[in-house]
Amino acid sequence: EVSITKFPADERKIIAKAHDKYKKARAGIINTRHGQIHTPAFMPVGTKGTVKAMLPESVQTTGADIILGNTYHLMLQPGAKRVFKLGGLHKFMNWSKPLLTDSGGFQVMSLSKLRKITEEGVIFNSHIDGSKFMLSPESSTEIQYLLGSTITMAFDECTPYPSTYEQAKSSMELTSRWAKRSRKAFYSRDGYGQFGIIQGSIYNDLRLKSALDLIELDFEGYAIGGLAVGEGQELMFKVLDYAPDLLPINKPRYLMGVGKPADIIGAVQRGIDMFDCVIPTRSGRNGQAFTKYGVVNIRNSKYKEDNTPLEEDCLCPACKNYTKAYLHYLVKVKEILGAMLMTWHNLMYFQKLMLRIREYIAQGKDFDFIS
Ligand SMILES: O=c1[nH]cnc2cc3nc(NCCN4CCOCC4)[nH]c3cc12
Ligand SMILES: [Zn+2]
Repeated sequence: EVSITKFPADERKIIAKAHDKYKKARAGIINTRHGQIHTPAFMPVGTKGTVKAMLPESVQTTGADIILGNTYHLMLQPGAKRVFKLGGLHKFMNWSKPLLTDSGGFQVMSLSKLRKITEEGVIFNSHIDGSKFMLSPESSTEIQYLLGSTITMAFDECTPYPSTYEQAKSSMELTSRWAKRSRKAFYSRDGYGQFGIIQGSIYNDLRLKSALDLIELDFEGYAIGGLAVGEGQELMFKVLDYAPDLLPINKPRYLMGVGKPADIIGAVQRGIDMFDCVIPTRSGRNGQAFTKYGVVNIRNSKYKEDNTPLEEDCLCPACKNYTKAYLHYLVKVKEILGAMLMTWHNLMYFQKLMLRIREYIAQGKDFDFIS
């Protein structure tokens, strides 16, 4: 159940603003020290300093302007100080365009064994060798600085779904205190930025309070956290019907962890500019190809003698030079080339989707049916 809280009249108009489709969609450019990001943008996930099964130059040919790196993995191995000594993550992984690193908080909660959340931060044991670590607003911000990331994420607590109003309130308040400490620890430089992450679960007054707390800290951009955590698309869109409007209209809005093409389209229509999701890479390695005909499960035996490409007009190597029969075979026998080609195609598909969305917005056209 979504608790609707009465707002003072003037704030009500923000929340209640009629949700006319497309009016909130916007296309733009984020200028950074490492180049431009055309929005709406999709960020391929490069968890351990690599977009799995892809060369960075291949990621670049798909049209990606920016990729995401996970702080949690990199701080455990090879270690942020070592990456810094080796010239930073851009040099280490040979990616010269923008890099966004997450704060590590979300992954600590999903990956590490034994952890303890205190006001100070999160104490946890590495899932690799059990050694003890602490992530805090200060240490997370410093680690992201050592990695050399273009866009640093504030250290937040992702409020689980479902949460009671009280749970969501205290979690959001912790995130606000941590955001303040993250902002203070950030070493601001031209062309680099730090994004705050708003919480508040499905409660609109908590979302508003979270936004007000973070706007005070004047971040270069804002993420909407606490979504894509099991609430489902309908409830996610219900929050997105108003939450982006609480954020500064002239700053990037990033929806973390989203998502499938239909999720991305619906979120862009509600004013979101940036996305990241493991779906195109992870499902590619698992034999799922996104195509204009829908998702193709290449392992299905109906493809074993299918001599046609995944998509006849796709320019990716998988479609240009290979058949579904070959991809079916490679994935079945777990050949590395299968993971490479399926990943390449899916990343190309997601970037083509973003390109078409940007074009439709620029032409003022509706883009409901794309997917
Ligand atoms: O509040 C958040 N704070 C910081 N990081 C996040 C990352 C997040 N990632 C998701 N969803 C990821 C959903 N994936 C879908 C595909 O399969 C893997 C999980 N939701 C997220 C919320 C947060
Ligand atoms: Zn293709």
